[in-house]
Amino acid sequence: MAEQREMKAPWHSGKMLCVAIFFIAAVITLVAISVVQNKPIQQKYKYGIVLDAGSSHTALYIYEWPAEKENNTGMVRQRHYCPVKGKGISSYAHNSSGAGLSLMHCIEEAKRKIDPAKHKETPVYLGATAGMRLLMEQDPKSAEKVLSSVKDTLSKTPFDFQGARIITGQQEGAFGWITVNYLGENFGKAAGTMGALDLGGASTQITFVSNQPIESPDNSMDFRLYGSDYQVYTHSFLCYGKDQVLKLALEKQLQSGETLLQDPCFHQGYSQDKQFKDVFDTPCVKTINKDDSKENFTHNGTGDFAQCQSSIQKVFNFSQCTSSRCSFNGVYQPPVVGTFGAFSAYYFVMNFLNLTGQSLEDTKRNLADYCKTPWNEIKQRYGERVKEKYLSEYCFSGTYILTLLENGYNFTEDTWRDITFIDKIEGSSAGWTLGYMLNLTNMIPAEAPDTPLMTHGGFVILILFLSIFLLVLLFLGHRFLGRPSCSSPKDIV
Ligand SMILES: Nc1ccn([C@@H]2O[C@H](COP(=O)(O)OP(=O)(O)OP(=O)(O)O)[C@@H](O)[C@H]2O)c(=O)n1
Ligand SMILES: [Ca+2]
Repeated sequence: MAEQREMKAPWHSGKMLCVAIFFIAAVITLVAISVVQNKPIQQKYKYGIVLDAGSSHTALYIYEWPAEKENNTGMVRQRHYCPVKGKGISSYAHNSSGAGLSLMHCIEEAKRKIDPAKHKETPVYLGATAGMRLLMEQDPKSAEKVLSSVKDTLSKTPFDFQGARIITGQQEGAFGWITVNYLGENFGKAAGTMGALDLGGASTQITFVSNQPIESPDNSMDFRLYGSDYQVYTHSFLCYGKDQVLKLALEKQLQSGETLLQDPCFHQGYSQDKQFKDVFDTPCVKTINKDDSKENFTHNGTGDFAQCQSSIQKVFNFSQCTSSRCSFNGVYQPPVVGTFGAFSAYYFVMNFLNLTGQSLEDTKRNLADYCKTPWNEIKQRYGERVKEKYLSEYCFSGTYILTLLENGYNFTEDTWRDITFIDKIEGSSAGWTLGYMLNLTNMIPAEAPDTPLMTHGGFVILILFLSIFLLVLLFLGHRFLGRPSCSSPKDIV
C-alpha cells in the first residue's frame, strides 16, 4: 500500500500542475482579450441639449448616448423633455428680454438632470422655426432682439452653448425625416425609409424619398448615410401650420366686411367675440382689415364638416402649376410613395379625436359626427381636461389635416393606410430636434460603422466555454489516452 501511494504521488501532482497551468493560461487569455477589447466595465454616457423654439411654444430636449457607440444608428435616445411655460419666443417681440427669461425654468431642470461633471462638455443648441421666420419677415429688428436675448441666457449656462438660430423650412423637413428614420433604424436597410409629415402652428413640412427624379432643385436634398445614398423630396409651407391656416380661413370668411361670422368649422352653439387684429395681424394674411372703425367680430359655430372642408379648400391655390405636378400654391411635388410618419400637431389632433388607425372614409365619417356635436356637449365631455381654446379648434384642425393630406398632398383612400400618426419612437419624440443635433455633432456617418461580430458579453462567455471545453478535453484525454505530455518525466518511470 505504502509503495503504491509512493508510485501514485508524483503522477497525481503532475496532473494537478498541468491543470493549474492550463487554468492560469485560460485566465490570462481571458484577461488579455478583455484588455485588448478595451471595454470599460461601466458605460460612459454623453449628453446633448436642443431647444425647439416653435411658433406656439418652446420645448427643451435632453438626449443621451453611450460614448463609445455614438456612430451606430439608433443609439441616441431622449432622456428628458421640458415644456417651457407660456408662448413661443416670437411672442416676445415687444418684450425681448422675456424670451431668454422664459427658458430659465427648463435650463434649471436640465442642470439637475445631467451630472454636473458633464455640464461643460454638453452642447446646447436652440433652433427657432416658423414663428421666428414670420417675425423676421414682419419686424427684423425685434426678431434679432429676441434671438440676442435667448443667446444671452444660454451662453450664461454651465453648458457648452453652440448657437441659437432660425432654421430653414428645408432643414426642418430634412431633420424631421432623419429623426424618424434614425429612431426606426431604417438607414442602410433594404426596406427603405419612412416619409415625415410635420404640422406645426405656423408651418408644415412634407419629406420623403420619391420613386421619380425630383424636378425642382429647391425641393431636393441628397444624403449619404450609413453607406446608402438618399435623394429626398422636401417642402415646407410657411403659413400652413394650423394656427396660421385658421387665420387664413377666417380672413376668407370675413372678406365681406361683416361683423358676424357663421363658421362651419366650429361647433353649433359656440359663440365668441374676437378682435379683427388677431386675424389680420400676421404676414400670412395679405389683405388688411377694410373697415378699421370696427374692432371686434362675433365668431359663431354651425358645425358642418362638408362646409368646413370647402371653406378650408379656399386657402389652397390648386390652379397654377408650372411643373409636371404640384401639391398646391404652384409647389412641385412627386406622388407620395411608401410609408409616412405624421407627428407634432398631426398627432395631437388625430389622437385627441381618436382618429388614428382608421380608413380615410371612416375618419371622415367620425370627424363629421364630432363636428356636428353641439359645443355644450363637447365642453361637458372634455372641458375638464382640455383648455377651452384648444377644445374649440379640434373640428377645424381635424378638417384641415384631412384637407391638407387628401387635397393638398394627394393622399388617396389607398395611400392613407400608409400614414401612421406618431408621437414617439422607442421613447424619443418624433420631430426635427434629434436629427438637428445628430447632424451638428457629426453623429451620422456617411458609411456604416464597423460593428463587432459579437457583443462583448457574448465574446467573454464564448471564451469561458472554450476554456472549460479544453479543460474537460484535457481531463478526458488524460483518463483514457494515457498520461499528459506535460507530466513530469518522473511520472513515466
Ligand atoms: N396638446 C396639444 C399641444 C399643441 N396643440 C396645438 O398644436 C399646434 C402646435 O403644434 P407644434 O408642433 O407644437 O407647433 P410649433 O412647433 O409651436 O410651431 P412651428 O413648428 O410651426 O414653429 C398649436 O396649434 C397648438 O395649439 C394641440 O392642439 N394640442
Ligand atoms: Ca414645430
